Amino acid sequence: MSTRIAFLKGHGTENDFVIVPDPENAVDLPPASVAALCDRRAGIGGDGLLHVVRSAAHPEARHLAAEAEWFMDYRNGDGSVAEMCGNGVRVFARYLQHAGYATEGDIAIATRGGVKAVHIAKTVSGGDPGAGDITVGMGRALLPGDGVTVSVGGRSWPARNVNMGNPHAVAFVDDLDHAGDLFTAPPFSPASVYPDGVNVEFVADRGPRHVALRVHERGAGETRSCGTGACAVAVAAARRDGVDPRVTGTPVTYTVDVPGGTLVITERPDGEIEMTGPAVIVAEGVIESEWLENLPR
Ligand SMILES: N[C@@H](CCC[C@H](N)C(=O)O)C(=O)O
Repeated sequence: MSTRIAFLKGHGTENDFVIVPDPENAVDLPPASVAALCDRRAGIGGDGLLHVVRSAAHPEARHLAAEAEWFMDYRNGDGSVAEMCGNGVRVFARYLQHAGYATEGDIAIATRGGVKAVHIAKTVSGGDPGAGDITVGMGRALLPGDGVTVSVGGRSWPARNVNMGNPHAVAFVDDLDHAGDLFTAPPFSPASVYPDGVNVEFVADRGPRHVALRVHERGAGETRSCGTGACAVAVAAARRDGVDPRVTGTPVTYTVDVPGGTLVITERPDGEIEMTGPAVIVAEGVIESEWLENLPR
């Protein structure tokens, strides 16, 4: 018997997601189904998929159920699993608000990268509902010393290794066009630094504590934004600029322009990073379960 599977479509600074609400974890979503749903021609289309599950109903999140009712089971557009998605957490929170599971204020959301504290700001009457009004506590960045070299089209750059729960290589460039078309993942060496692959950010300066990035995401290709990437970039830029709030005791804020908008990243004296940006629900519908069930596996 076929069942009706609801979906929504949302984005955060144009990093877009298929959202599948599934509180009791009843929908089977093998990698091939996720890739088909995220396909922009034959499916719904998205950089990734947000599987919305009650923590208590998911084996990977059951132990977090007392801290966070909801688990973001995030998948990349190619069907692979990732530890964290910064834009995804904001869109996930917006979905919970949209569905009546959350209200303006604070909510905790479980992810594979731990429980994230999210604040949904009060909507200004008559204001843009997609405005940059969701703040996520993204945790601390790890900066293992081992950097890599990233190459594109005959040019190479040293890149900073930053872990935001998921891996990033941050390369500062004079011109974002030097990153090329980013149709394929930029080669890096040594390969041993990122055995599970990496998200690569190319960063150019725009002004004091203001940078712009382009990103090639692991499992998705070039995207219009990456929240964890923007955090990695802000921390790498701060260290390059000789700024470390853990030493000075003063928070530091970077504005990070992405092709799909702007994210504001603050690192506090305790090393905790906060990201603020928009999240928008754009559509909702029903997946043809017959199509989903009959996909080649
Ligand atoms: N777009 C995301 C990151 C999604 C996961 C990433 N592609 C990975 O494989 O680590 C974000 O906004 O952080």
